[in-house]
Amino acid sequence: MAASFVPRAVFPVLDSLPRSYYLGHHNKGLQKMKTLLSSTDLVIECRDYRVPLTSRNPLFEESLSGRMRLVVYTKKDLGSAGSKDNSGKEDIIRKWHSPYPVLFSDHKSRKDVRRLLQYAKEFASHSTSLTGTRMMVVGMPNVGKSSLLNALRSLSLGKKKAAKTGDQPGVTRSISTSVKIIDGADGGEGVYLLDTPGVFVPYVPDADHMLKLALVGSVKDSIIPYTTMADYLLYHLNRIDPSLYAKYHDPTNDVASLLQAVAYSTGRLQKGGEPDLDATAVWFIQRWRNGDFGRFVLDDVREDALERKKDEDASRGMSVSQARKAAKEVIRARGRKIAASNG
Ligand SMILES: Nc1nc2c(ncn2[C@@H]2O[C@H](COP(=O)(O)OP(=O)(O)OP(=O)(O)O)[C@@H](O)[C@H]2O)c(=O)[nH]1
Repeated sequence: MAASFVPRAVFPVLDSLPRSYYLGHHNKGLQKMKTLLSSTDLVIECRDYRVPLTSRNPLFEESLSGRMRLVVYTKKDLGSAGSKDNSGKEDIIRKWHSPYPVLFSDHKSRKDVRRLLQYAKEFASHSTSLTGTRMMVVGMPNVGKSSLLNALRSLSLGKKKAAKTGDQPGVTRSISTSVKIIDGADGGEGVYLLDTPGVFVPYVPDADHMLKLALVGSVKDSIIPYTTMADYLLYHLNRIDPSLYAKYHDPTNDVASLLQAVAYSTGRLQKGGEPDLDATAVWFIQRWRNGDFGRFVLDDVREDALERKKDEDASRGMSVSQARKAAKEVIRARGRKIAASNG
């Protein structure tokens, strides 16, 4: 690292960013989940390993309480789970959720999926239901709920994909029928899992939270300018280790300069040879999401952080209808932007 390089201590405040992405199908899905709660034995709440705090959704606390819950931190492979640094974080996260159990998973790891299956089997073995054990997977958009369902079903029953997955949020838009993930023993009914649409938080307190959720893919990419997201990623890369992008540029806080260098190096050029900064920003972000520019946790995980976050959420409490209004404004603004760019 160049001796003179000083990474930014804070990311500039961007008041113009949207603070909500709570869409109609999120609300509809949540209402349906509530009606299904009485016939659900276990709620499996998925959270993204890279944002254990920012992904806290007060709507789930409010709507799904009173049911036994298993918390699964997905995409642990992208947060470098297993490193010494993270084992302390995982202990803190477990404490946050106590008495609920917590598992950390990578959907491609047979060991992790097997551990989840073991938990589900053990849970089901205490059930007396004649219609099988009913589980429901919930979580923020794009956190990996459908992938988890597919992985459980594939490992347990050797069956093909039952739920559609994708790298943008909102692939699952409604609740369909539950899918068997474990055969019943001695002719019993087994375990069924219900996939649900991702539900975004009603209101995001500040731009930093919104950028984190956008970076991990909970918000559709077109909502926040690509270069702003790339700049926010650069801010984190510099915080962790600027050599993560050493192939393209010396340590820098100037995202345009980095994107230009990447554009020339990867051939992302417009007609006339000018670097295509938007296309390069998308590529840069996608590569990070694939784990190619470092794997790390974006939130600051400390013992008291969850309590502080809860206080923050409570003090900024926003009703669902206010959240929907804010979300409609985001959609209208997006429409205006598209109309303006179409001339
Ligand atoms: N690296 C990694 N990627 C994952 C993992 N789990 C899911 N993904 C990827 O994350 C993306 C989103 O997965 P989905 O299963 O569609 O997410 P979802 O929560 O069902 O999304 P919604 O439809 O928005 O509710 C896909 O590209 C998956 O391949 C994981 O453990 N590790």
